[in-house]
Amino acid sequence: MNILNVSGLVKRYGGLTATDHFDLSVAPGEIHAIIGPNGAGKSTLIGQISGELRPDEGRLVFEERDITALPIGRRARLGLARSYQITSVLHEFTALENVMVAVNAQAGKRFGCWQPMAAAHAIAGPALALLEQVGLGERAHVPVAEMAHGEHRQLELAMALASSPRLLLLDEPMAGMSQAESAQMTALLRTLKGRCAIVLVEHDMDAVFALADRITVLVYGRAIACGTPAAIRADAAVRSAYLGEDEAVLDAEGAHA
Ligand SMILES: Nc1ncnc2c1ncn2[C@@H]1O[C@H](COP(=O)(O)OP(=O)(O)OP(=O)(O)O)[C@@H](O)[C@H]1O
Repeated sequence: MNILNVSGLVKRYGGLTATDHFDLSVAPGEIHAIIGPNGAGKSTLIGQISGELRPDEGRLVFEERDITALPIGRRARLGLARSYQITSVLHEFTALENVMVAVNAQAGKRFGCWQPMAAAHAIAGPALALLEQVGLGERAHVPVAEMAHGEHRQLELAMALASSPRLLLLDEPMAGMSQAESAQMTALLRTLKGRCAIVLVEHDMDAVFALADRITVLVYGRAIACGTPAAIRADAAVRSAYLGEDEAVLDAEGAHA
């Protein structure tokens, strides 16, 4: 059974079809990367899976439940989470405090405002464990404003993991990272492999080819290929789609992994 099935998805912006009869299946625990040239419709697609955007046509089924009409919060509660953007993080607060807010959002039903101390104790432990998991255990008490860009992305991941998602949507987690930070994030995402399924939109081909079980290639809103990294790298239609942009990305070092 797939954890996610997307069928016949269409999203139009006026005369532009940004998602064009798109199908996707994601197996439990799979890392499924979505790649494609600039403007191919990757963010539009992630937005529709997370619930930020409503499709014009098509159907989204998560764990056999039709979620097409469900708002973002309901999807998140079902176990489908999108990584937070650091812009929604409280910069003057520490990493730990931010993750505590995310953990508290999950524990909201269990801890009422009439027992704030009990709630704080109960959420600090899980929040610290999440920070340790993403490699920020030593940085727990550092204000977010003082952290490096790569650490912000690690923090976003810890906050997304607070809901124990079974499907995590990551939109360009390596964006703006140095090569070293990107390699660190790749190693971190590898530790999540099998624990939850991941739909990964990413331009960093080293990361994509090192992590993905399957890759779907999007061009003008349509999936032109879907397969293992080796199959995608050898696919003639994929190579020609990247011609003129940066075909060399398909031959990146990590693409041989
Ligand atoms: N709100 C919008 N209104 C109109 N057109 C839009 C809107 N959002 C995106 N588009 C257009 O839809 C197409 C797909 O955009 P999208 O951002 O989803 O692509 P992308 O693959 O994520 O691009 P990139 O790799 O550059 O981030 C583009 O042509 C874009 O200009």
